Amino acid sequence: MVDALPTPHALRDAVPLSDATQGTVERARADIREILHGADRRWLVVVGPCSVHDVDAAREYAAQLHALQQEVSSSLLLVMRVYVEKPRTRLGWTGLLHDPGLDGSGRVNDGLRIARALFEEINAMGLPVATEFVDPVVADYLQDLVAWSAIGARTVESPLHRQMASGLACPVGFKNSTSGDVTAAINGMISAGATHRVLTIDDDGRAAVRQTPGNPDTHLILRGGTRPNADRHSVHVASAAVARERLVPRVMIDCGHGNAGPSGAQTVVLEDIIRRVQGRNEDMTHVLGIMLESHLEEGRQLFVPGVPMRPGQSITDACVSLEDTRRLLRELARALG
Ligand SMILES: O=C[C@H](O)[C@H](O)COP(=O)(O)O
Ligand SMILES: C=C(OP(=O)(O)O)C(=O)O
Repeated sequence: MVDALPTPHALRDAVPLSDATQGTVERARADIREILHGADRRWLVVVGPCSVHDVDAAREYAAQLHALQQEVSSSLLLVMRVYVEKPRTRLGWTGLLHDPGLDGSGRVNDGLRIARALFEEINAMGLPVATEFVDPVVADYLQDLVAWSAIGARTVESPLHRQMASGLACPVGFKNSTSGDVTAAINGMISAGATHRVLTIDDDGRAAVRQTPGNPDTHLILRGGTRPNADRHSVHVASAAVARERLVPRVMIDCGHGNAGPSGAQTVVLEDIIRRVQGRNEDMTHVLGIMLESHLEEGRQLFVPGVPMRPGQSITDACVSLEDTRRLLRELARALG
């Protein structure tokens, strides 16, 4: 079975970039670059659901996060995780873009349009959007709406993803691999910094070759692996490794994934980081921000295709509740001063 997709041009015509959104995206990209390169001392906080499965709940979450942004903006730059594609370890739901009906019917045409409209709406509120491009083709449809993007632990060694990152106009975080090794991410950042000739599609959907400019705005994300790597020693080792390569010498700590452990204790990881900031620990000078998986409700629910899911609770990884997110981010902002 082969279904035609709209061209990137046609999708942008159907869901255009508003002036408000363009302003949000450009400001946020510029602010993030300043954070990466040390001109802005705030921390970058990439926070939001592990995955979006309900658009109304994502809108509600965005409105609440936007309100919080006003309070903490002198210490933190909040960028909302609006993850519409999920890379799976084996099998599982691969995200709203691939399956907006949550029933396995796989209406990707609808998913692309829904994702683009949601990205536009959240940006138009004044809240920038972060996402992981799992399929490089998706970037051709959505990247004008994205302030920050991740290359995940499962794709960090992929040449295609590194080449995609070299052509993205936004800053990109590279995660350490699922084993915990940071070498693939560092190699990925070096590769993304160079120009490549990439096979892709053009705005009219034709197969094309694009020469990428190279992306100087990349950074490392510590997400743990076979053991956590949010501790002082790991931060020191990782930041020294990126500095040796003359890459952005500070790192982001992901409070989830391999750092949260099987019980999903992101709050424990973040509380420890807050204590280290309060204690003026030297390792915290090598940190540029955090990632937190957070949703309206705490935890996760088991996804069963075709069965109605609760709107505000994750159907992928366990999330911190919005209430705890507010409390923790306020504490972090106070600690950073
Ligand atoms: O962030 C989400 C998940 O950790 C990632 O998609 C892998 O999920 P899985 O191991 O449940 O497939
Ligand atoms: C899939 C994710 O993370 P990782 O690549 O670290 O597993 C994620 O952040 O959604």
